[in-house]
Amino acid sequence: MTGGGRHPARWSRGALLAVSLSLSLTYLCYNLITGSPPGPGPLRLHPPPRPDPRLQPRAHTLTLQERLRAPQGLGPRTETLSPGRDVTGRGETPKPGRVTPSSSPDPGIRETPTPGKDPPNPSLGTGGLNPGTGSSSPDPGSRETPHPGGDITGRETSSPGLRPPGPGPGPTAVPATAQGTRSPGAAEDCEPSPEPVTGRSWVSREPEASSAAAAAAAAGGTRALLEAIRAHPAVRAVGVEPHFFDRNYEKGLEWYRELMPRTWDGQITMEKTPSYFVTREAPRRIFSMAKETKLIVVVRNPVTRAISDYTQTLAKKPDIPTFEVLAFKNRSLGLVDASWSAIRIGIYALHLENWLQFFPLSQIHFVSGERLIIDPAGEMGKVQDFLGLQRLVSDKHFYFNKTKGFPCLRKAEEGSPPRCLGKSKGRTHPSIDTDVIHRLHKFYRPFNLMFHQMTGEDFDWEQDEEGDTPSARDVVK
Ligand SMILES: Nc1ncnc2c1ncn2[C@@H]1O[C@H](COP(=O)(O)OS(=O)(=O)O)[C@@H](OP(=O)(O)O)[C@H]1O
Repeated sequence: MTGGGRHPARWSRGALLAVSLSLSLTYLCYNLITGSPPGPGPLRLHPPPRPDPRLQPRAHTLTLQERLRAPQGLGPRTETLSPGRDVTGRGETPKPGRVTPSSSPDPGIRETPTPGKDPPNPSLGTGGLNPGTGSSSPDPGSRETPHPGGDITGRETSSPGLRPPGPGPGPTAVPATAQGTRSPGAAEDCEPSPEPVTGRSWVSREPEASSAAAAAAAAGGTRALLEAIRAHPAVRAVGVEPHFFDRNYEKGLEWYRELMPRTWDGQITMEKTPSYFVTREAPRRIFSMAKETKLIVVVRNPVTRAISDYTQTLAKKPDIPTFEVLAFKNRSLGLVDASWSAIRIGIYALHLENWLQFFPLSQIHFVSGERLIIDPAGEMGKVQDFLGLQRLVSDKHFYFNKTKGFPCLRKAEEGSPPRCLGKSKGRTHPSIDTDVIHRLHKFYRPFNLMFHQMTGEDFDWEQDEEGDTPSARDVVK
C-alpha cells in the first residue's frame, strides 16, 4: 500500500470491521497480514486451526449445513441440542478434510498459495455473493445486489425445499444456496459514508504482522457499531463497505490495502461488510490473510432483521410483493421460503458454523443489535474489551434523539458535531400479519437455539415473539 498523499503514519495494527449478520449482520474483526509498510509484505498463511475443544461433538456428528442438506432436514436431531446443556457445543468436530489444499492460487492473496480449498458445498453453492459480479469499487450507498440465480427479491431461484428445521410444526423449505446479505434494494447507508446494502459485517486489518481486527456483522446495527467504534482514538475505519472478501476478492490484496485507512502505531483499522458473514468463502479468505483477526458479528432478532431487510428493499423497489408473500413458499402450509435472502440471512447458526471451521469462538464477538439501540454504551464497552481497547467510548458519547428515535453520537470523532445515522437507518417497518410473525418465530426458534448453544449467549429473542422487535422509539420513552 502506498502512503502517497496520506499522513505519515506507520502501519501498525489494523482491524477490519464488517456486520446483517445480520446477518445483518450484523460484524467481524481480523488480523491482517505480515509485511511492512507501505508495500504489501509477504503474506503468512496459516494452517487450519486446531479444533477448538469446545467445539467437540456432542449429540450429533453432522454439521448444520450437512443436516440442512440431508433429506430429513434438522427435524429429529434438533432436540439433542438442548439449551443449557452445552453452551458452546456445536456438536461438530472440524473435519480435517474441510479445509483442504487448494489447487489454485487464491486471487486475493497472490503471494502465497492458498492452503485451503473448500469442498463443494451444495448447501451454499458458490457462496452468498459472487465475486465476479461485484463492481470495481467498494459499494458506497448501495445495498445488496441480487445474488446470481436469485430473483429481484433476493430469493434463490433453484433451491430444493427441505423439511422444516426443528420441531416447528409447519413444513419449512431450506434452500440449497446462500444468498447475499441484505436483500436487494436495501437502503443505502447514510452519513457519513454511504453504505451498501448487503449483510452486515466488518473487517479490520493489521498490515504489520501482528493482529488486526475485522468485524462482520450479520444483523441490524452494523453501521451504528462502526460509527460508534470510530469514535475511539485507537480505531481507524473505512466508511464504505469494501466487500473485499466476497465480491472484490479477485482484485487482490493490494487493492484492499489501498482502500484501508492508514494507522498509527497502536491503532486498529476496521471495516464493515455485512455480507461477509453469509459468504461461504469469507472465513477461509480472511483466515488465509490473518488467522488472528478478530471478528465482530451484530445479530438481531432474525424476524425483525428480515422485516428490516424487506423494508429497505421496499424503499427502493416499492413494487415488490408483500413481505407475507415473499416469506412463504406456501403460506397456507406454513412453508417458509428459506431461499429468500431476507429469511436465510437470519439463520445465524448456519453461517456461524462456517466461520467456526476456521476461527475459534474466542475470536468472534457478538453484538446484540437490540442492546446496541437500548444501551449503546454498554455494548460498545464489550466491543472495546474484545478488541483490547481502553473503554473510551462511553455514555458520554451517546444521547437519545427523540426525533430520530435512536441513540445518536454526541461526538463521532474529535471535533465533529453530534449526529445521527441517516434516514435509511431506523425506518418504520411495515405492519406484518401477526400469524406470519408467529410462524417465522417458530421457524427460527431451533436455529436460534443452536446459535445460543454455539455462542453461549442469550439474545432474548424468545421474548419478542409477539411481534416485530420494538425499536428504541418504543423502548426509550
Ligand atoms: N443508533 C442507531 N441509529 C439508527 N439505527 C440504528 C441505530 N442502532 C441500531 N440501529 C439499527 O440498525 C439497523 C440497520 O442495520 P445496519 O446498519 O447493519 O444495516 S445494513 O446491513 O448495513 O444495511 C436499523 O434497522 P431498521 O430500524 O430496520 O432501519 C436500526 O434499527
